[in-house]
Amino acid sequence: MNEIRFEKVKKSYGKVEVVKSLDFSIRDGERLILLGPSGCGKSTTLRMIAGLESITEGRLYMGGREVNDVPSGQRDVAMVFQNYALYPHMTVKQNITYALRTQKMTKDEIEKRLKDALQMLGLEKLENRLPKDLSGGQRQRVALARAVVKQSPYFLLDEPLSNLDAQLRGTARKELVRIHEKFKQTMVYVTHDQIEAMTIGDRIALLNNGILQMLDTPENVYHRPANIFTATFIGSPAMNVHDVRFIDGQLQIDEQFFGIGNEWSLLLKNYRNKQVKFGVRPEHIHLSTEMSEGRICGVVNTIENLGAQYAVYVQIGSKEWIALSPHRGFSKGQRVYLEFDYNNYHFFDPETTNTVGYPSTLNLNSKIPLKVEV
Ligand SMILES: Nc1ncnc2c1ncn2[C@@H]1O[C@H](COP(=O)(O)OP(=O)(O)OP(=O)(O)O)[C@@H](O)[C@H]1O
Repeated sequence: MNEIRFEKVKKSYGKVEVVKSLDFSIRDGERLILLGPSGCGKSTTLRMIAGLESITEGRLYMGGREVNDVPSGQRDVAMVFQNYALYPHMTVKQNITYALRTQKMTKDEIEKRLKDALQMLGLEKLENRLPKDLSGGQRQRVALARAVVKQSPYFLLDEPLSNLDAQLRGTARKELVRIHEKFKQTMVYVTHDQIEAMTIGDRIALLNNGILQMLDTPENVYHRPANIFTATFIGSPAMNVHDVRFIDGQLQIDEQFFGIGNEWSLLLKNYRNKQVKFGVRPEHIHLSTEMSEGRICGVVNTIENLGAQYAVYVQIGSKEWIALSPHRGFSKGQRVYLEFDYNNYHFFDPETTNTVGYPSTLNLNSKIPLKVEV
């Protein structure tokens, strides 16, 4: 089976460790997204799988075989790069079939694979053009076709859509998923775009500073983040995370209190009379102009028009919270009342920044309210 396994893998450039002990597996046939901010080590990790970077420490297994010292050409990987890396002097057809021709594959087989790839990616009429005579989207499709014809068990992509405009990116995301569903290769996809990660990934591996922060489904990464980094990296506007105190079954925010119920109180039993980090996503704050039990009071600082909804920035004591509202309905300086959605609280330990967990009785919300451009 075409599983990829990292066993305490490290990568250093000189004294700088850019990947710090990766220890996880990518399942046979899954779409695994390597996500994280610029410089976190995503490309380096992908390039170690491709055999384009050496491994400083640890072991890397592909299909059960240790590949630390196996050269790139013998790893049976197909790779798509951000800049497409097409040969400028070769036509579309020559670019797509180049790797097959060097493998001494029969002419018939090459023709068959070429025809399938051209058709799959809508490139039939462009096969004799040079890359310079193609649009960005067409070049990107040629790069995909070149990888697809290899029919390799490992499909590695490094930000393949980042040079496309928003509309083309939406189409290309769907195309990629379709290609993967046909071939079911083990796919590793590097991006810093959370929408790509959420829409393409079976699972997301979120990296920061060369350390794996969380590896899970898009739903779990969004609704059950393992730590504050994950909670605030995913989602836009970002999750509100502020220090609160937990006192007698209530949370104290600034000088105000509200009860959080038995299930959450049980989880927070080690934080009695202490500080804890309380997180809530902007879409899980309900704003109202009337006080009632369970609400706390704040003052509107700013309102931002996000198109489909409004981001309302609310000051409570020294902290600002962001809430999403479907209608403008509020004005700067206005007193408003916030109610946090009980099913969507998050608590994190102030020292480790890890989640304190979730009550087992809560259902995981499978909805991820990201705006996806199509
Ligand atoms: N050949 C190299 N020599 C020295 N440092 C390097 C080299 N290649 C990468 N780095 C450093 O390693 C770190 C991780 O780089 P990497 O390209 O893996 O990040 P990334 O997460 O893919 O970032 P981006 O999204 O910006 O491409 C960065 O700090 C980068 O500067």
